[in-house]
Amino acid sequence: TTVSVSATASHPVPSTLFGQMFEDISSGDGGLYGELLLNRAFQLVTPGTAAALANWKALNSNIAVVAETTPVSAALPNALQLSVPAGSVSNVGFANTGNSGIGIQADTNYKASFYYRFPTASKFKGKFVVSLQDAAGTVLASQKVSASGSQTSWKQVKLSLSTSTQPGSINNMFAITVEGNSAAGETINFAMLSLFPPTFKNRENGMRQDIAQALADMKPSFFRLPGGNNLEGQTVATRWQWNSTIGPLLDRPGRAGDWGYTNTDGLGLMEYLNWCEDVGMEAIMAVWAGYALGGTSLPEDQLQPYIQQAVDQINFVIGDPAKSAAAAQRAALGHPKPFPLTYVEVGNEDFFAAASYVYRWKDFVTALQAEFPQLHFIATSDTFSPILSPSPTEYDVHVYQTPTWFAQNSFFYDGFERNGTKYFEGEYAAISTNPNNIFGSTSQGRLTFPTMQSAAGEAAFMTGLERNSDIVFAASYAPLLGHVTNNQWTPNLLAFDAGNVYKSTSYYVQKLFSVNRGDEYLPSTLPQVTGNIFWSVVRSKASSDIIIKISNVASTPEDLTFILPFQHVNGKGTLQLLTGNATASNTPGNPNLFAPVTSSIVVGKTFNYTAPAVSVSVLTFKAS
Ligand SMILES: [NH3+][C@H]1C[C@H](O)[C@@H](O)[C@@H]1CO
Repeated sequence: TTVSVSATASHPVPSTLFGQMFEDISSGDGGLYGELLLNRAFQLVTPGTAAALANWKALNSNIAVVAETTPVSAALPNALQLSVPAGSVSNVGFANTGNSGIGIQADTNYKASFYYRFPTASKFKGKFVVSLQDAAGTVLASQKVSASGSQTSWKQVKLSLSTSTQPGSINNMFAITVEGNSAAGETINFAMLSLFPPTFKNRENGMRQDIAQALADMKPSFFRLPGGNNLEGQTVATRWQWNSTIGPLLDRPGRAGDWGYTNTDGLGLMEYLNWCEDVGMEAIMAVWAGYALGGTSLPEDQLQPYIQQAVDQINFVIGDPAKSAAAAQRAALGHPKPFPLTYVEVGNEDFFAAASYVYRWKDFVTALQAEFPQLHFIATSDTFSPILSPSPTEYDVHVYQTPTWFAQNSFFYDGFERNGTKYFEGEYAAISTNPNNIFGSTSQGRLTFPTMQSAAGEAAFMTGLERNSDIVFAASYAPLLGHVTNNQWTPNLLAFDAGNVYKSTSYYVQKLFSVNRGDEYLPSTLPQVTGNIFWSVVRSKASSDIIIKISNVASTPEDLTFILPFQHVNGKGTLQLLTGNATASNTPGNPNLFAPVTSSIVVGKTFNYTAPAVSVSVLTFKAS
């Protein structure tokens, strides 16, 4: 195959082209959000039930979740009640086992905090032992703190737990105990317990460092939040509400997320925005738009309060503290300056409720555009169907398909009319090898982890996104992140457990495209639409780098001859190559089976390159 490259760019590659889509789908609590305890505040649980004690276990004691008579806060009505049996002599108490474990590193300071009170005054004088323990009960770190039975009002304890050794596994736990003899017969209530590791950029209430770093390494330009399904709520009442996710953790009630578990909302709007700032990306923020996943569309005459809530949400991000109460809250939380914001997505996948979207879109966007004329509003129904007014300037397009579909649809946008409308390929991933049952189970072809084949298919599709980046302004794989086993969806770009993050073939492809994105597109000989070899050529003007991305989805190598138009071509190029067994994956058992290999290659005004079977290649060299 011969590829002739033009020296004249057809269009700039938008700086927003590559980014990340995020929602809490076994990815926020217990994942990216730094809190290491699960069910830390007994939010939305039913007191007295075993389920209320999820992630907690008694240590030689009786524990139960109770509805507090004097709750630690209005938002957190429940507490864990420790009853020390009479005659106790050993250490008694309780422990939290995290998200199938707690990853503990050596020589690290963990911040523990909790509230306690004695519901009935007693003469107890003793000490709580707060500790990190491994699976065998070996103490990894511990601190003692004095406690008195006269403490009948809530008192917060904050302390640092410093480790010295690395435990042998992630099966560690956070424990609070009292010496049995001194506490026999005592009843003590605990609330809002928390354990944080050091966080990304040391942000208070911030992100877990290893996952955060893996995400930051992709150099994403945007972060779509807070969903996805998890924006919507199964009911109107359980939708995501920005104002319930900001301020002191004691004031955040949490909500029934859309993926079957309670969201603490400790990862709230301010944490999201600080995270975007720390990584250098801009939020693509969604506002709830009147449809709940259980099927409710609000009638048009009931939209106003929700439109106002969206106005306030946007003002929290970009408003003037002197003019908007919501913006004043942002300032009070330490960020008087507005955050950058260009795009607001109106709802999520409203093709599920297209009929009502016609008026929901109209009423939300008419009001929001009046308030924020500088913003772009992204529609989430099918493109131009139904016809919406005002006519959307951007649409969010989602596709989950097979690796073959992606390889055969890299020209998906080539045929789109250039009428000013821009597209956000907001969710895409090859998730199954079964074209007749894309969303089925693993036994029906669903992928647990991305494979080399799925990543190569996505890469082929992404060469098309680059070629069409005159109308595709942003693209993100979804879902971004998921626990290896406690998850609601596979595959995910990154998988993690309590102590590790696992980078997939697709993660490396997303990173290769994002880190080597260039800023203008150089037209070249078009690949065959239904061929097996796909490429895109971009230039980084500042560095004079030419970057050629190639995906070969065939099980045989493909010879390419590149004919370049440049006067000067620096013969020493760099190759970053990701290749291997088509149906294999990086897995927790074999996390580094795949990784890009960097080597030098010889290029020239005309040069040959053989793309290995099932491979993604990035060739970089200087030319002018
Ligand atoms: N069904 C997908 C579409 C929705 O927007 C996401 O929440 C889901 C997982 O990425």
